[in-house]
Amino acid sequence: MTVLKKQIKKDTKAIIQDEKTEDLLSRSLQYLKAGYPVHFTGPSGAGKTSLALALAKRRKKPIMLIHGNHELNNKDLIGDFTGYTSKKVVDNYIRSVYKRDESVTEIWKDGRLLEAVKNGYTLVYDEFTRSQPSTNNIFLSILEEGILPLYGTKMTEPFVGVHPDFAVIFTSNPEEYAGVYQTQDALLDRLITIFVDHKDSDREAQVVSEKMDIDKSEAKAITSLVAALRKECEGDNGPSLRASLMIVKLTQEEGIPIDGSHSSFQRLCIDILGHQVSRCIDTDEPLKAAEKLILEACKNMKATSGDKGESDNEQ
Ligand SMILES: Nc1ncnc2c1ncn2[C@@H]1O[C@H](COP(=O)(O)OP(=O)(O)OP(=O)(O)O)[C@@H](O)[C@H]1O
Repeated sequence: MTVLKKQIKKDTKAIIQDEKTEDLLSRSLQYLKAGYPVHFTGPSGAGKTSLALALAKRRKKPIMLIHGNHELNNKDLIGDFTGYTSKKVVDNYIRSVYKRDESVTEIWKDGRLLEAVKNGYTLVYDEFTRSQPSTNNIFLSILEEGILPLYGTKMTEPFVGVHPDFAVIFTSNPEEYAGVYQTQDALLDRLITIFVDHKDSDREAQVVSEKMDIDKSEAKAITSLVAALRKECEGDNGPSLRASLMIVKLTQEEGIPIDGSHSSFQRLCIDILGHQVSRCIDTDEPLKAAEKLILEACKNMKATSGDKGESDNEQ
């Protein structure tokens, strides 16, 4: 007898939706339906891009993704002439007559914004405050007048009308982050800005457990450890859910037990979290202080996850 095993393939990029995420997504979808752009802002790793993509997917329209960058310019957004095609016709049918007809045409390629605007796509503009505010000015005309001006393009028509299905979802990090430009008030004024903060360790544990296929209590032990270190940080630039996912992935790949008293687990946590924690605490020797905090958090974790397996703590 042949036994067919059903293989369940996990979509590791899919968003894990708890009640709060579901609520946020359905509210945001309503705002988009009403014609307002949605802007998710918050600390790094809080899940803004994942949310933006999940929201875009719900609109069931093609998605165009643009990443903010200080070098992004109007040619990237609107389009540019990318080269030439030339056509030459030589007519020498009658030997004494030589006719030559030559024409050269420039080739135009639509930029990503123009393509999205013309065809009614959902545009996800990730980290838009990393682009220069002057580049982002173009969104003022799109959002206010419903047109995309084609300035600086040698095109004969001055603008393109925005397709009624077009919608934009922006994401950004707060202004105090490095490499981020201050956004013009006029643009912010036209967006519905929702602050997306780190989830609490229970919600993070749910994401880690479902995404990485591990026991909820083990996931909770790791997200609590990361959340405890995040609390030690000044501002909101501490380690995020991303760090918890990294720790779990490496414990799985390297066969390291999820055990705060195990030296290889402690080493892994120091490698993954050390630098980030050292950057956000204010002491004379930040690296040493960060290491100490991580080891303490690992020890406290023992109580959370239960001490399974042998300890080979060298401390
Ligand atoms: N609800 C969720 N379900 C599944 N994975 C999630 C969820 N929230 C966050 N993640 C995961 O956490 C990590 C960080 O998320 P994401 O990249 O969306 O954060 P971000 O806020 O956009 O970060 P940054 O500001 O650094 O770009 C990613 O690996 C993402 O897959």
